[in-house]
Amino acid sequence: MKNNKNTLKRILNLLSPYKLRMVVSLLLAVVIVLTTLYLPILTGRAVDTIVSKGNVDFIKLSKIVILMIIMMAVTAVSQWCMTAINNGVAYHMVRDIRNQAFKKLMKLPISYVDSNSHGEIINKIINDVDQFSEGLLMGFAQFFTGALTIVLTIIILFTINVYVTLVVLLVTPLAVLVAGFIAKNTYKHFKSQSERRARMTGIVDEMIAGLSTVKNFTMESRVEDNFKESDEALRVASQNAIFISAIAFPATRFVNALVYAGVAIAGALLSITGKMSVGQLASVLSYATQYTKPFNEISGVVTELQNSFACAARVFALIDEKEILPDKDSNNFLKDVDGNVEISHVYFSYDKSKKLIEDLNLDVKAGQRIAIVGPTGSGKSTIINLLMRFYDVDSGSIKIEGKNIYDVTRKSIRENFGMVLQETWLKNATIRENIAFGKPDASFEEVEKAAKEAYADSFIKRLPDGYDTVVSEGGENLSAGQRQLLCIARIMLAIPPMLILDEATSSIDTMTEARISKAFDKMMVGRTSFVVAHRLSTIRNADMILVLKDGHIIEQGNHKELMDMKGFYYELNNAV
Ligand SMILES: Nc1ncnc2c1ncn2[C@@H]1O[C@H](COP(=O)(O)OP(=O)(O)OP(=O)(O)O)[C@@H](O)[C@H]1O
Repeated sequence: MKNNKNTLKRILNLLSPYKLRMVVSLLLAVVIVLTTLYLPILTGRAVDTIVSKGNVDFIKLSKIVILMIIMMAVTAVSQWCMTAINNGVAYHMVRDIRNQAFKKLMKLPISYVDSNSHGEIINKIINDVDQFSEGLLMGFAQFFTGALTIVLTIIILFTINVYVTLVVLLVTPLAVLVAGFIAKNTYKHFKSQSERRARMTGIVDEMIAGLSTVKNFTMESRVEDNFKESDEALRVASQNAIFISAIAFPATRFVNALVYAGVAIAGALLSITGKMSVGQLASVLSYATQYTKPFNEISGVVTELQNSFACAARVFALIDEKEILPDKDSNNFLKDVDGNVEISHVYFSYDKSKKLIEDLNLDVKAGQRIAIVGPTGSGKSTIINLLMRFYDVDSGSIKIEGKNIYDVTRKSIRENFGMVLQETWLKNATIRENIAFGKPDASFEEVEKAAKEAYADSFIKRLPDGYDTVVSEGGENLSAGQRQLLCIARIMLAIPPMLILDEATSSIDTMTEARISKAFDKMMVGRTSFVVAHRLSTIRNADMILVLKDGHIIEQGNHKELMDMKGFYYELNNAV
């Protein structure tokens, strides 16, 4: 309940820039309700002009009919304007909230993206935002007009006849009870439906991303089972939600019939005793139908609104996620970096109950080449995550050029590192734009020079559109090796003083691999480099090799020293 209130408060905040439009929309809703409710009065008056055969006041009747047509036209135009305004506000709101959510994504720690399904995050930003705004405005408009119709109908009925009004009021508690029951139950079920739908998006997204792996392991049937399970869960949730909506229909129809019958009988009795004209009877019967309409629609309205609230709550939860802590001092930059790095007594683990890096110490001099080797899961990538401040250490310090990396801005740390990982990231843009990603104002000559240095120029030139070739989303129209060469060219252009390289282990042909190797070597000259190394040549030429096991540096030295030690490294080498 408290959460609902909070969500409502935030929705109102979101709507506040569009206050004026909302007021106009509400005024139009009032016009619609008034003109609609005026029609039965006019109908009654029209009926009363027809007294008996040969006794019809045609002049009065035609005036009333013209007025009725005007009222209908006003209703239609107002309805159109209201829908246009509401849709306009909805689109603006979608834009605003999506911007907020996307902006937030940039400020979230990497751990959030690492530990949440990408599909679910996408679902929040795309589907939930749409459903939220659409449902909210449609539901709100209907709710408002419905409530107004109920109140005004009672008032009008009261002016026509007190007894008929009393009949309607007597049945109202039952109508409220039914509506209340539906409202209470729908939220729960629609929330669960929305969550399960998001989970399913997550599964589909994961499946598409890992399709080749799934096929490689012939895991299709297991993945399918997983999907079926989630599909079934969604079916159950949807069915529960629909079940409640389905109860609503017969229940509200029953209330309608009661109101109608009550008004008809009371009206007929009053009419034969002369306390009500035939025209008035026609009016009150029409009002009996109008009155129950909002109760009939309640299930739809509540569903819209509750679903919209559920979606809003999920989007707000993303927007409220804890951001990375701001930089300690946003004016303290890491500058004039030669590449001296000192790691002292660093402790870190992702899951605080599972120890990983413990008492890590390292002293790297400018220009040194550090190879990080070790079995999978030993913490190689973790060291890189800590150096780049993607994750913060639990204790200990990392200093670059004597400056603690926690005292300077993250941006200035990252600007000093060039990173080429196995999992290359290219954007859906031209090759030229991709290379110039870190230096958008680079001239074509600079881009070409960087590509030549990265040994990427020759393959780029062979592409049909050369440097203007558009890289597809995820870079699928390029080979893994070509993608990595582009990433190297990107770093060549930015020339940072330190490098982080993750050598590719697979899916690269020998020619390209040789090119990458040469490009890596060229890049590393004079730059402090941390290489998650898989190639023996890189490891042998390293100034220092860190042998990691279970988050600890178990051996450290150059190739010769480590071989002489005849320890874990020696065994690793012999195993190759
Ligand atoms: N984002 C994360 N959240 C939680 N645990 C993680 C995360 N990333 C890695 N781990 C865990 O931390 C440990 C070290 O992982 P890390 O990725 O540093 O190993 P690695 O040596 O780079 O392995 P590989 O050679 O397979 O890439 C592993 O047990 C891994 O499961």
